[in-house]
Amino acid sequence: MGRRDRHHYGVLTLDEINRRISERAHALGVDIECFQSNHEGALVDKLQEGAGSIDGVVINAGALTHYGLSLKDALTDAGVPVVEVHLSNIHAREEWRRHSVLADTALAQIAGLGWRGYTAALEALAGIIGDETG
Ligand SMILES: O=C1C[C@@](O)(C(=O)O)C[C@@H](O)[C@@H]1O
Repeated sequence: MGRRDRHHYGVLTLDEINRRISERAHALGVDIECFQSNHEGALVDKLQEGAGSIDGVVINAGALTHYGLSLKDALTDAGVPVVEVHLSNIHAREEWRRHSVLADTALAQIAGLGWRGYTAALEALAGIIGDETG
């Protein structure tokens, strides 16, 4: 982040995005952990390690969105609500980006809001988890 195509992904570094997410989590009274890896197995490990101690997942799976079936299984096995986030509007880009193998595992997908997609997802997920009205 910060070095990828600015038009699609914005100019903020990952640290800066994580800082904004952490600030919003603090304001919401939510405990979060931000985790990034370029390796699918590391993401799977992280989800498996979190079993029983996480209430929800906000995930941008990058290109794994389009083919990451191990990640999809791990998200399903996590058994918690998942919100899929994309910085860019994947539905307005190349044909191969429009299909997400994670989408039917997720509660919702947010695409095209840039870094604000993460805070929007966090806020919605925290609200849904903490509110029995759904
Ligand atoms: O790495 C990414 C980023 C992305 O998930 C997004 O945030 O818009 C969209 C994916 O197609 C791409 O491979």
